[in-house]
Amino acid sequence: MTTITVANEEEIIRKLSSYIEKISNDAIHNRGKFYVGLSGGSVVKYLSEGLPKVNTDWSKWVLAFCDERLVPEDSEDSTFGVYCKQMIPKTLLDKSQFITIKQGVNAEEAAKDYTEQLIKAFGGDDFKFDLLLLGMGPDGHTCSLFPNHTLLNETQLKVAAITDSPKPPPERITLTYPVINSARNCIFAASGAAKAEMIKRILKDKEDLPAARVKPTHGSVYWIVDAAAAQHL
Ligand SMILES: O=C(O)[C@H](O)[C@@H](O)[C@H](O)[C@H](O)COP(=O)(O)O
Repeated sequence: MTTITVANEEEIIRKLSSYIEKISNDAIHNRGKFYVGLSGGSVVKYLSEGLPKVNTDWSKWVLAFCDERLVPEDSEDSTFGVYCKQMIPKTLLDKSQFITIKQGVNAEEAAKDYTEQLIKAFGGDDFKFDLLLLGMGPDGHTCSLFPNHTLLNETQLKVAAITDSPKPPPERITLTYPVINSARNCIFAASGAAKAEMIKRILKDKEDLPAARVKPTHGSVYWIVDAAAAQHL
């Protein structure tokens, strides 16, 4: 695990973008494609501001969601919807490169369908994402994996349904730890004093919180934090 502390949010975006450029270009050079998992929250802003300056072959990107809410795509709660509005127009990415959840089905079916879409995209059920871009919530959650939830112990499913998310909306799908911890790289980016206490609990006190369980077996995990978020480290 590598912690990178930078001055402010602008520097987080710069650092994050340089990792994305390097990881995407390595993946494309070595394997022909770049598989990346996206999160909502501030990651959307970081990418909307940072990606336009990234030098990469956009046509080789395959984008999925680390978690997604079961809402219509035009709902303001849809993570894909937010990316469509805020990020995609600033890049050369096309909507067709995104693996999105099936509409009009329940969470269980959406999770099953998402798994099938990923199997197709990866050409098998070995989902080795090149990069997962992760957020961390105020309770230490990441993806839609919340503290003390039974999904923390999921070992069989690759994508799971959740219908009792403590953070609304309640119905979602999420990648599970077997997939998360198979990734080649995971990056958390967090800024601001509001994150400081939770960052300390995870990175210094090593509390067993969902975000702390992101430990890729054969990959790397990076925490890019600004000075305010790192103040208790
Ligand atoms: O699905 C969600 O409800 C959000 O995407 C959520 O999981 C978010 O990623 C974290 O709460 C971190 O949010 P910030 O990055 O905005 O702090």
